[in-house]
Amino acid sequence: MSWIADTYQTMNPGQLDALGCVTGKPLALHGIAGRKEATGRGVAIAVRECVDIAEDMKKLGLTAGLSGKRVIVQGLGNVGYHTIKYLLEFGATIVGICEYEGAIYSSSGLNLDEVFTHRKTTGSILGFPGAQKEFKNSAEGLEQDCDILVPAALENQITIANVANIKAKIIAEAANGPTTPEAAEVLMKRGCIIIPDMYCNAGGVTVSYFEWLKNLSHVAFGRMDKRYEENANLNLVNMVEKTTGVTLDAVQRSMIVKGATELELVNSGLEDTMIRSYHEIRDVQMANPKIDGLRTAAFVSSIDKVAISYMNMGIWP
Ligand SMILES: NC(=O)C1=CN([C@@H]2O[C@H](COP(=O)(O)OP(=O)(O)OC[C@H]3O[C@@H](n4cnc5c(N)ncnc54)[C@H](O)[C@@H]3O)[C@@H](O)[C@H]2O)C=CC1
Ligand SMILES: O=C(O)CCC(=O)C(=O)O
Repeated sequence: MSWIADTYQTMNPGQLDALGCVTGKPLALHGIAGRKEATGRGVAIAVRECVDIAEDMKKLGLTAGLSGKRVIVQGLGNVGYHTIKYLLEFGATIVGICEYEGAIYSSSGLNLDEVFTHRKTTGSILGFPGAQKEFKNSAEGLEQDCDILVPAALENQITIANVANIKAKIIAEAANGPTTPEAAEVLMKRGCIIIPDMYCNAGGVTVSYFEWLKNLSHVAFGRMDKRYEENANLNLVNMVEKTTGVTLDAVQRSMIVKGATELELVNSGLEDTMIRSYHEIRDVQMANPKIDGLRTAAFVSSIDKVAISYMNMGIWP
């Protein structure tokens, strides 16, 4: 992406906002902290929001919360790897991982770093010592027992040909277009929840938007206020210590005083976007019985925003 920005700048000399012409640039060349992991982090937050709603989980015969939920992820690339990383942090159990050369499964859970290292050293996910089962035909991995399936590799992975064998009750579309419309219909008739790609994998484009904002404002997030925030927090801590006679240790003090870094601000903006949007979309679905799922709800929610903005502006001429 940096050569695109460089070429654009060269062809448009003197244009102040030229760096905003493309996003996904390396951090050293006006990119943004947190972009690499943003899509996977966003997917994990989307799944967490979905499973935290007890009413929806009850309909699926599941309890609320990610803790102990069994997840299969297809694709150990950028999106798949980071989705697994954050789902594990949130308490889920990764029971299956599918790559193009095959799939592995363990009902007691797979260790991400061990799988990643095994694949890096042997060139294949197969033969991983921690797996209870393995499949040379990777597609079989999608059909194993789990609560949540995260296709994070390619389009058209859940189709009319394999949908009958899919056991997951929640499909989180990390890849673009992983479920065909016919398969989605079958899943929804079965009562499954599909977290649609246009929302589920939008963490990446959200942080790309933050990169664009950074490029237009010509200053990194946190640059102007980090020290100010730290000094203000320090004054407050000193005052509280003086008033109460309680002295904080160095770790407590630095945790309270520390101002936000660019990465923390990016992650905060990403998390807020993913959480807010999930509930916005779900609210639209709940408000209209004709809306059959979150994908249609996401379309309705977006089209409503365009319509409301047109109505507020008035149509001219
Ligand atoms: N990287 C991003 O920020 C975003 C990516 N996406 C979508 O997410 C998906 C994955 O993207 P990335 O992780 O960036 O790509 P990537 O190239 O880093 O990872 C894809 C992984 O899928 C594996 N794969 C290929 N064929 C497979 C098969 N038949 N079965 C199982 N695994 C297979 C590849 O070996 C690779 O490890 C794509 O659909 C992409 O459009 C969507 C939004 C943002
Ligand atoms: O980085 C972006 O702006 C969008 C990335 C994305 O949505 C994708 O790779 O499909």
